[in-house]
Amino acid sequence: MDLQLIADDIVSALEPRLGEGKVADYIPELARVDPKQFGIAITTVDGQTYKAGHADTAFSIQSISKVFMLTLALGKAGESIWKRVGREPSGSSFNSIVQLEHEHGIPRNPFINAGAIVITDMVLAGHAPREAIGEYLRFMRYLADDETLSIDEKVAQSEQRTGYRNFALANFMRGFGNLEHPVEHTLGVYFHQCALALSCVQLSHAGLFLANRGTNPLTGFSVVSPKRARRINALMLMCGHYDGSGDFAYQVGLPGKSGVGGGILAVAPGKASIAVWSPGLNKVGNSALGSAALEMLATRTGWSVFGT
Ligand SMILES: NC(=O)CC[C@H](N)C(=O)O
Repeated sequence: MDLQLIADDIVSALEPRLGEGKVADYIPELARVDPKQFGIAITTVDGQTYKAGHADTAFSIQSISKVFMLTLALGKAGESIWKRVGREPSGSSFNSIVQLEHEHGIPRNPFINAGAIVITDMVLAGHAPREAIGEYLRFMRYLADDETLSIDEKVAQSEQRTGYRNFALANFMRGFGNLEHPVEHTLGVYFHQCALALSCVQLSHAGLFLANRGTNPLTGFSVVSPKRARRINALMLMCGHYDGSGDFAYQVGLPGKSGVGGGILAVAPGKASIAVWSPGLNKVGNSALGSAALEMLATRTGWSVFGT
C-alpha cells in the first residue's frame, strides 16, 4: 500500500474544498487562523512518516490534549479516576452543562469539557498550576520525542479571558465537590494544555504509542501497558467526537479525538497514528475536511477497526 500516494491524493481531492466549515471564533485567537489550510501526517508503527499539505504547520491542539491528560491522570491515580468521571458517550455538545446537574457533578466522560476539567484537576493534585503545566509539556515532548514543542501563550490567554462556559462548568462541579482546586487554578492548567501547538507530524508521533500497544516505536519508550492503550482507544472511539462520535465511527471506524483548532488524531491499532488538520469545523465542532480526509483514508487503507 502506497501511503504517500494516499496522502497526496487526499490533499488533491480536498483542494477545491479548502475553507469549508467555520473556524472556532468563540476563542478570539483561533478566529484569526487562515481557514484555507489542510495537512495530514501518517506515522506507521514501523516508524515511517508520510505527510502532505500543511503537515508541518503548528496548530492549537485544543481538545486533543484531553487524551494526553487522561493518560497522565491514569498514570497518577489509576482506575480510581472513574469515581469522578464516567466512561459513557454524552450525546451532547462538548461544552454542555445540562447532564451535570442530573448526574451530581460527575461528567459523562473525560473528553467532554466538564470531564476533561476534572481530569486536569487530578493532574494538578500536589502541584502548583505552573508545575502541572510543566509536567504536561515535558510529557508531550517525551511522547513526540521533540524538545521544541511549546504552548501558545496568546491562545491560552485568549481563552482565559473568554472561557465563560468553562468557568460555569468548573464552578458547577466545585459546587458538587468534584473539583479539589480553586477554579482559576484548574482552568489555568486546562487552557494551557489546550493551547499546545503541534504540527500534524508532531501530533502523529505523540499519538503513536496508542497504535502500538502502549509503546512508542520511534523511541522504544513504554508509555502505558497494552491494556491501558486499548482502553484509551475504546474511549476515543465512543466519546472522542462528542455528539459526532457515532457518525465518526460509522464513516471512519477508528478511535479518534478532535479539537476545535481543527485537528484530529486517529489511531489505527497495530498500524499507524494519523493526524489531520483543517481549521473549518462542522456543526458539532469537529474539523470538516479533517473528517472527510479520514473517511477517504479509511476507505483506501481498509484500516477501520470494524473490518475491511
Ligand atoms: N472541543 C474543544 O476543542 C474545546 C476546547 C476548548 N479549549 C474549550 O474548552 O472550549
